[in-house]
Amino acid sequence: MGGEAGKRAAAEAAAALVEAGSVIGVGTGSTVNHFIDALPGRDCRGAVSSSEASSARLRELGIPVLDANEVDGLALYVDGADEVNRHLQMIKGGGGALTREKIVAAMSDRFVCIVDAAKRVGVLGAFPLPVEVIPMARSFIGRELARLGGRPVLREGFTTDNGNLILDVHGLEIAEPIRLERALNDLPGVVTNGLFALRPADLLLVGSEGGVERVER
Ligand SMILES: O=C[C@H](O)[C@H](O)[C@H](O)COP(=O)(O)O
Repeated sequence: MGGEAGKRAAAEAAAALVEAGSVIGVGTGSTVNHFIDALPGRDCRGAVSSSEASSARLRELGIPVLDANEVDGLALYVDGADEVNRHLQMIKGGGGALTREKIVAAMSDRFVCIVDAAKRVGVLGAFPLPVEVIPMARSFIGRELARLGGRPVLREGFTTDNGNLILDVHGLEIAEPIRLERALNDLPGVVTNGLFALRPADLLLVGSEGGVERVER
C-alpha cells in the first residue's frame, strides 16, 4: 500500500489526534484533502487554513475557516510534504502553498506531517525546491539560485495565493538544510522557500504496506 491508500491511512491517523472543540491548522495538498475529508464528526471548532483550495474544501464540509489574525496560536497543525528526511525536515510547496504553510506551522505547538512511504528520503533535494519570489525579483533570484548550484525553472502559468511566482530549483543535493533555508530567505525578493528545516515536523505519520508508522522527533 503506497500512493493514495497510504496517504489516506496517514491522514485518518492524524484526524484521530484532533481534540473535540479545538481550532486546528490545516495544510494543503492531496494528502491533506484526505485529512479534511476525515474531519466531519470530530467536533472540530474551526480551522486556520494554508490555502484557498483547503479553505474551500473545509467550508464545503461545514468546518468554519478562521482568519489567522483571529487566533492566538494553534495546538495542532497537520500537513503533507513532498520529501521528508529522518530529522523530520521537509521539502514542501509542490502545490505552491509554502508561504502560508510556513506561517501556520510557525503558529502551531505541534506539527504533524502526513505522507505515504514514497516521500521518505535520505537526503532532501531530488524533489525540486520551490522558492516563492516577488515578480520583479524573478530574474535576479534566478541568477542567485544558479550561483548556489541549482537550476531554477519558473512554474509556468502559476501564481501563488499571495500573488507571487514560484521558481522550482532542480539539481540541489541539500546536505545542510538549515543553512540553505536561511541563505535563500536572506535573498531580497524571496518571500520564502520550501525547506522546512528550521521548523521541522514534531510527529511524522507514514502510511504504507504495514499500516501507519509513527516517527517522533
Ligand atoms: O504546497 C503544497 C504542500 O506543501 C503539500 O503539502 C505538498 O506539496 C504535498 O502534497 P501532496 O500531499 O499532494 O503530495
